[in-house]
Amino acid sequence: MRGAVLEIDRLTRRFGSVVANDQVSLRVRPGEVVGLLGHNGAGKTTLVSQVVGLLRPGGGSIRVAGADAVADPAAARRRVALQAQAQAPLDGLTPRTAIEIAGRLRGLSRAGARAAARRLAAELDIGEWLDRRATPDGGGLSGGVRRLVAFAMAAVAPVPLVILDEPTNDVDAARRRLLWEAVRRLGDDGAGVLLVTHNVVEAERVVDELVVLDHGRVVASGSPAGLRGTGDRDLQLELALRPDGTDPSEPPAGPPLPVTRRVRAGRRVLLTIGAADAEAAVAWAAALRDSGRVEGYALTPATLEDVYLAVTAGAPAGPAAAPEESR
Ligand SMILES: Nc1ncnc2c1ncn2[C@@H]1O[C@H](COP(=O)(O)OP(=O)(O)OP(=O)(O)O)[C@@H](O)[C@H]1O
Repeated sequence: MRGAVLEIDRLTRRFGSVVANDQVSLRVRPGEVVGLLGHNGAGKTTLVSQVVGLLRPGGGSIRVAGADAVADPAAARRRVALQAQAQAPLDGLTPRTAIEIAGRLRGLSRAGARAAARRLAAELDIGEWLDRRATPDGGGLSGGVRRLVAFAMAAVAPVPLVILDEPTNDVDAARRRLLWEAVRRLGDDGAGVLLVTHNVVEAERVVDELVVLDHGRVVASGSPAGLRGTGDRDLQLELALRPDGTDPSEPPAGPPLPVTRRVRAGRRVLLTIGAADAEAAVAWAAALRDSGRVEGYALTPATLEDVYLAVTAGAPAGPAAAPEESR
């Protein structure tokens, strides 16, 4: 196996009494997209800030493509391209200029940077704004376009490690899809990618591995299939509860079929079931809806959302785990 481009071991960082990162360990290998998931305040940005040398760890180690990021943050920084969570400062620049400058700073020739900017603009479908100037009052370019330009600036030249902190914020649904494809392409081209996101359902389609942080600690990690712990043919039955929150899937009445996992998130209940029980599940859910006991239902392929909600709500993601509420 090739060496990891990011190796984090027992990373710990406190802010006063808050332990923002608590003995976090993770690896990103070349060609791999690793999703870092967690609720607001879970410690994701704190971890990224330490990798790029903006914060000093309290303990533990970080290596970026062989460089010790704690002892020599500048060397580590040269091996990383970061799309930060905060919007990139583009004021006075056009997307074309901003992407080309980022490419030149990363060692591309003038012609190479120009070609890369054109290619990324086509890949992300932002060509119509390529020569529009961003103004300091936030005008000229929308928040979503600014976010896509920031991604292009991080993706413009080959680099061992790319870190993307919430790259899909503000981006419309069609371009979000293009962005996810571009993230996957970065990995397929050989970069290691650390993808920080809240969006577990969309991220699970492009990531090879996921690491879930909860209050600074790693509470789950592994491949999407491994974390789901379910067969490829498993399904997810979602019930939309009525405003009074009465949940007809609660034991002992529950559904008349085996349920691998049951998670409640606000007025939604997610039930993981086997494909063989699809017909019985639809009949049961349709009867609930027709009698007004739920507002609606949907049957889809199983996703990681229920696992994520279960582990971050402090309950084991096991059979019929039923944490009361997501945050
Ligand atoms: N500079 C700071 N000073 C004090 N506390 C901080 C500082 N930066 C982060 N924290 C605290 O550390 C914890 C982790 O914050 P962090 O920003 O890393 O979370 P996050 O997972 O990136 O959240 P979000 O998804 O909202 O961006 C939070 O409790 C936060 O309040």
